[in-house]
Amino acid sequence: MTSVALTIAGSDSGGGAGIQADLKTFQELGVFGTSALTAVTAQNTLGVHGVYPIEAAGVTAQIQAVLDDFSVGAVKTGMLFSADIIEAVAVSLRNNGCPPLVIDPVMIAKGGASLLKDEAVTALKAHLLPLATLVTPNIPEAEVLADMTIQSTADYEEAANRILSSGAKAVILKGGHSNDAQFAEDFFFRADGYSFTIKSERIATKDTHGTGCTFSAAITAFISQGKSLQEAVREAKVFIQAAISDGLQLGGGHGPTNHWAYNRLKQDAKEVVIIE
Ligand SMILES: Nc1ncnc2c1ncn2[C@@H]1O[C@H](COP(=O)(O)OP(=O)(O)O)[C@@H](O)[C@H]1O
Ligand SMILES: Cc1ncc(COP(=O)(O)OP(=O)(O)O)c(N)n1
Repeated sequence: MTSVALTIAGSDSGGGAGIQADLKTFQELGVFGTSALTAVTAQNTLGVHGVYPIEAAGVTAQIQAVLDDFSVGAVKTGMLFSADIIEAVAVSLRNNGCPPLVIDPVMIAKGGASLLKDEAVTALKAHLLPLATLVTPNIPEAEVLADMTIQSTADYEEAANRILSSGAKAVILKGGHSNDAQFAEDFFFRADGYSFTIKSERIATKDTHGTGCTFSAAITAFISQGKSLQEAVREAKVFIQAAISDGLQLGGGHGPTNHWAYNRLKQDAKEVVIIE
């Protein structure tokens, strides 16, 4: 049977992040992609030039239309922008017996543009995180959600526990922003205390636009196909490693990753190691 996934996210006109990255990732993995748009951004590899939110009722209607008609195996959220939209998403998912949910708590684009209003963080923590199967913050996002600074690996566990206290079942702190020149390490923590680190070689490139969207979309696709959370995270790490390694050299700024690299390159993907 064809697996179906739903992305609730913003549009990136440049095609490297947001709903475009999610749908390309679903497609590469053989998952039928459906979508609910939360905002339109005028964006390219150089930055975000405008943000045009969709009204909350329109977001609700899109989610309802998809969930009424499709058997959705997993849902992911990306850019949600406002407290109104977050509340609408949470109500819609709760009313429909929320499928497994991956929350990528998108806050700030690479160039510094805000993709989530400051006052919406409280709504995200109160209404959406309790529904999460997995939350996928990068380090700056984890600092906001946990309300602390993260300076050492010891801080990761404390930050993860604070995020898990919202009711989320698991969190993965993504290390794409760390200063480690050799490895890209992500730190997974489950609410029952199980944890692991997942590690790949860091690829030296400026073309990492949309890595967070692509990674969380791949996790969502694998969950929709019935993989366990640990398998989904591991295979998504192979997906993002392949996508970054085979960059397309598009645009004049931070270029997109290659969403159709995985099936060609997964056999040769640089080793992805799980350390339990
Ligand atoms: N240069 C890189 N080489 C290899 N993996 C990377 C690189 N940059 C990011 N990643 C990986 O991409 C995924 C997304 O992480 P990150 O870039 O931190 O997310 P975001 O786009 O939300 O800031 C993580 O698995 C991270 O380890
Ligand atoms: C519409 C939209 N959604 C999300 C993002 C952020 O994407 P991310 O994967 O975190 O990548 P960068 O912005 O850090 O390159 C976005 N830019 N636009």
